[in-house]
Amino acid sequence: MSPESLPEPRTREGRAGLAALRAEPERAVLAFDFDGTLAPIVADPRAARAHPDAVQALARLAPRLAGIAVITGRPAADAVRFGGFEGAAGLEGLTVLGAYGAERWDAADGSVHAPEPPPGVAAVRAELPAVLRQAGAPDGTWTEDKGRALAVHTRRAASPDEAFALLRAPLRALAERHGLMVEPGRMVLELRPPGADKGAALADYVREKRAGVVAYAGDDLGDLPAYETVTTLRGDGVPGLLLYSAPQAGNEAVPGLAERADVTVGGPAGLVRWLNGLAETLTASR
Ligand SMILES: O=P(O)(O)OC[C@H]1O[C@H](O[C@H]2O[C@H](CO)[C@@H](O)[C@H](O)[C@H]2O)[C@H](O)[C@@H](O)[C@@H]1O
Repeated sequence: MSPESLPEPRTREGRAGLAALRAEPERAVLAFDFDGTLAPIVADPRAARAHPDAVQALARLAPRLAGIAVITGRPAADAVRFGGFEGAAGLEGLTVLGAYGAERWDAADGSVHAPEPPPGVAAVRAELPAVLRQAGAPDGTWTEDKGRALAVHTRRAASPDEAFALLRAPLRALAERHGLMVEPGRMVLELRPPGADKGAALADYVREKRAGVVAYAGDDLGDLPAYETVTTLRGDGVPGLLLYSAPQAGNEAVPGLAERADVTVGGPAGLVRWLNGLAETLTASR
């Protein structure tokens, strides 16, 4: 293992988190965001796929850990499909928590638990085209219907940032009229029901696995609640590690994550290197 593949965390808490993870992996939960963390950012959200070596890297670690979860804003079924997680050898214990934790898929039985969306989602779906038209949404604006949420993407507009800024207020007003919230992300404004977030999803998963160590990797604003959960757990004496998946060349960075993270990896490829580095140190210390 080269030091590059498993760098020293830059904070004291992070170093304690990594030390605990290496000392007692069987008590550890590892959780990952999907887009931007396990899967490279691409222009068309339907074309996103996990890094080609991600499943194998996770599968190397899984037998040594208390649990691995993917916690994503995607519907659970989409993340399973785009991740290539179904039937993956070594990932029979994987859990995917979709829609910020409102949905769940377990590899153990292949079941998806996805509660009915609240009625506000149907109302927003019906009104959204007119709201976008009235707001002057530029060409390239694209709506992803996620079942229990609608995500308006601006990445393919000529000026993605300007389109994002233009649409923010009208979309927030639409969401609020129907009891939804706007979840901002990387060139996306998602109108979704409140009541779920990645922080609560991670805390529940850690409790379920009775884990005594936790690591979380993310890249976007929706990951901040999970960062917060790791921070809270650390305060309660549970060692934790925060990883930040930095944007690939030419892609935007999101404020608030890099500063808080203990370890920065270079996007999904860097995360795969880190996972393989961890797997090697665990094997070496067995
Ligand atoms: O929680 P995540 O797994 O990170 O999901 C967040 C959103 O990811 C997707 O959008 C992002 O990735 C797209 C594909 O690379 C990219 O085109 C887009 O600009 C990004 O915002 C997904 O489409 C959304 O539904 C997720 O909420």
